[in-house]
Amino acid sequence: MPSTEVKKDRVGIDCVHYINGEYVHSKSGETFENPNPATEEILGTVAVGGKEEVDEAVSVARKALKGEWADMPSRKRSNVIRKIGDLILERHEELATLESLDTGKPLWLSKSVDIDRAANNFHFFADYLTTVGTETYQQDDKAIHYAVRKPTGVVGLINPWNLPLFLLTWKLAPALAAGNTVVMKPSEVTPMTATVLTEICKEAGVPDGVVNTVHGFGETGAAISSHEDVDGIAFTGETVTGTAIMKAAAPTLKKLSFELGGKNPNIIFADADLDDTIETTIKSSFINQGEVCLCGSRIYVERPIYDEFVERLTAKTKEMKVGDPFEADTNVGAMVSEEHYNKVLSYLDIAKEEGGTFEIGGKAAEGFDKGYYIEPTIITGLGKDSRCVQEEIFGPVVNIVPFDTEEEVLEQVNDTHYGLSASLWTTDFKRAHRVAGKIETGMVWINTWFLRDLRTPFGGTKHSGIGREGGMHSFEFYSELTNITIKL
Ligand SMILES: NC(=O)c1ccc[n+]([C@@H]2O[C@H](COP(=O)([O-])OP(=O)(O)OC[C@H]3O[C@@H](n4cnc5c(N)ncnc54)[C@H](O)[C@@H]3O)[C@@H](O)[C@H]2O)c1
Ligand SMILES: O=C/C=C/C=C(\O)C(=O)O
Repeated sequence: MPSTEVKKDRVGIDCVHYINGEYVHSKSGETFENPNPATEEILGTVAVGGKEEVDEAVSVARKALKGEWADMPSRKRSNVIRKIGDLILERHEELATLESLDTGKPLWLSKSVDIDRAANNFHFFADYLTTVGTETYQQDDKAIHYAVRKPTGVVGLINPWNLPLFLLTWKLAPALAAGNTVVMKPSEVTPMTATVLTEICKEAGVPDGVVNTVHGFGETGAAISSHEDVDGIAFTGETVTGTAIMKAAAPTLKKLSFELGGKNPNIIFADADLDDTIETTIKSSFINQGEVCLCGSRIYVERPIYDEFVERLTAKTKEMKVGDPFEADTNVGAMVSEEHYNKVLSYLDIAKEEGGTFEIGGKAAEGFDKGYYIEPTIITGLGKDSRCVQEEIFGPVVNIVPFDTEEEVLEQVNDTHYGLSASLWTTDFKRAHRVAGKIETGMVWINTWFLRDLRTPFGGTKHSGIGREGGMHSFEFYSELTNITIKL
């Protein structure tokens, strides 16, 4: 059993697998070290799960689909799920600390976004499950047709590092609500909060075998994706990983839910409320070090306000503090890993080569002996085919472009393989509605960004995803319908 007590000196935890209600090491004994990206200190070790651990986890998850979990009345299952949310709130400080140690994100952000939302994911689906219904049709005097809902089965949940507990629980809560059993694979970069979560699940009354975690790298995820006894994979991560998972899952025809990368546009018309726009654009550009799939990294500004917008956004960016995630006034923490830090810096070199101008930033932040800090960066002057405009950087880097007409901006906005989200700014609601309908993304926010209601369809089009999460949409993925017809 790992110690999940977070020490005052901010030491992390060792992460081992959780299978059939027990914390277990890998049979191979293989582990790797988990570094704190803000200090480069080692937070603990992480077990590497192989085929043996995945097989064991899938086998116990399959068995747990029957018996206590299947027989649990929905009201009781709802109470267990609600209790997980309650216990997350009880351990709020500890979980937020672990999340910031693992990711490098500011502690205030872990508290106000990641951990609050993780609890809310369980509270929301605890309520949702008690109201969800199915279809019934009466066909004249011939027949009655009705559908009954069953769990999808054993579901693999494969997760990224940017919002570790938030995104893992966004899958786990509906999976449990619909009666599934799961094998989770947290990101190897951020394994700590997932390790604590299973302890919480046990305390809340989730029967052994229902929730299992196997740690490891991509190979561990691949072993889950290709496993013949796994019925579905819910994956959030890079588009190219989604392609690999789809291939691995094809021979066993699994159900797939994909939340993938983005290259999201912000479109700002000259009539927008500029104070409001700038304030939100700072968030959509740099919150969580720009490591949010929804961050707006391509900013299109109508020409009459272009100069003023660039000047004001740059001035606001200058006020941002890059620093220790545990200092209350830090706006931008450390990038999540050395590898990702180098990737983002390589795009800043590409921007230079492609003739871009850095209005601010453009390099590693100064004054840090250790850790992976990058200055919030605003680029102008890049062409539409620039790699920095077309490829997902996933860092505190945005590109601003002027536009003259609606048609022109829509052409540029849609000129991408990605299709996750967009943020559109105008006080003309006819235009807002018209333009929003022509943007090729799964979500459009008008005069706001990342404003969430957990009932709404969340997800991307094109290379940004397959399927939607949220309310009924999550339930559709995590359940199978059997239609029953009674001849009258
Ligand atoms: N659309 C969304 O809702 C959303 C949300 C958050 C992040 N993202 C995307 O996630 C990416 C950042 O996260 P990341 O770098 O952790 O993504 P990633 O694809 O590198 O890794 C995600 C997970 O997949 C696992 N994995 C890697 N190779 C695998 C394979 N071959 N088979 C099975 N599993 C494998 C990893 O170990 C990890 O657990 C960005 O592209 C971002 O846009 C999307
Ligand atoms: O980084 C990606 C953010 C994803 C957010 C959600 O999945 C959500 O708000 O439900």
